[in-house]
Amino acid sequence: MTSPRPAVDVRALHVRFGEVEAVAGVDLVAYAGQATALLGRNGAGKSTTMRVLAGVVPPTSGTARVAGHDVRREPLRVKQSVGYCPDVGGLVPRATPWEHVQLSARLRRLDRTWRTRPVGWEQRARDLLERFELGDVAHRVTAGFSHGMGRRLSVVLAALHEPDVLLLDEPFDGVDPIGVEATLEVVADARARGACVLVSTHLRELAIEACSTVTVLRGGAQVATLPAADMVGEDGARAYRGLLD
Ligand SMILES: Nc1ncnc2c1ncn2[C@@H]1O[C@H](COP(=O)(O)OP(=O)(O)OP(=O)(O)O)[C@@H](O)[C@H]1O
Repeated sequence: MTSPRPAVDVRALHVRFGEVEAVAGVDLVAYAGQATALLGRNGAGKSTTMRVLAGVVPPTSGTARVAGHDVRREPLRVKQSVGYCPDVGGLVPRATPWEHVQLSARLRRLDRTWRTRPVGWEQRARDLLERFELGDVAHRVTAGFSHGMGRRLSVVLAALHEPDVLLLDEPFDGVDPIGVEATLEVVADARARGACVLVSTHLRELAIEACSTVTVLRGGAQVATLPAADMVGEDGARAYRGLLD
């Protein structure tokens, strides 16, 4: 039997911005139905790695394939395959959450591709907004949103079209317990339908709750990939600290 093709396949990834080597040798393989956490301190290279996987930043060297597509040669295909919650930005201040989901649905032609599904994209969007307690503000412009509300909407937009690869960069940052719970549900649902999920965070406890595998980055380089279970409890916290120093 041949082994399944990875949904995310990163080899010797390097990303340089002028003098700064943001990513300096990351290898990452992740499969459908699996959730992987990217853990590490500020500036470790997590967001840059996620941007490469989202098709937003090209690698300086090395390769990255997402859903079978090479990020350098097929960035559009990559963008079509992923749902990406960036660490910052991505929202239009003068648009409401409902206008954001409408725009996303139009860009991805969900009215056509979701026509034969038992639940249409509008119902899914409404359900997601309710789950993230954004139903009451669905028609309010996002300019006045708190940081946590913006984070929650960004997760909704990443998950809306049920992408093959779900990339959540700091989805828990400044988010209240209801939002954390809803995000954990989104990750679990995505895994259950066979998506590959990557979650970038510096919150060890939430990483191990959401994910089965953890990759730790330090100074742009990968220092360990291990089962999330190895990071649990006080021993896990000690092991994690040891990897950060
Ligand atoms: N566009 C850019 N131009 C110059 N340097 C950059 C750029 N993007 C990232 N960097 C640098 O690359 C390094 C890695 O940044 P990155 O945002 O990937 O880290 P991170 O692990 O996501 O950090 P955090 O947890 O603070 O979000 C940092 O030193 C950062 O300053």
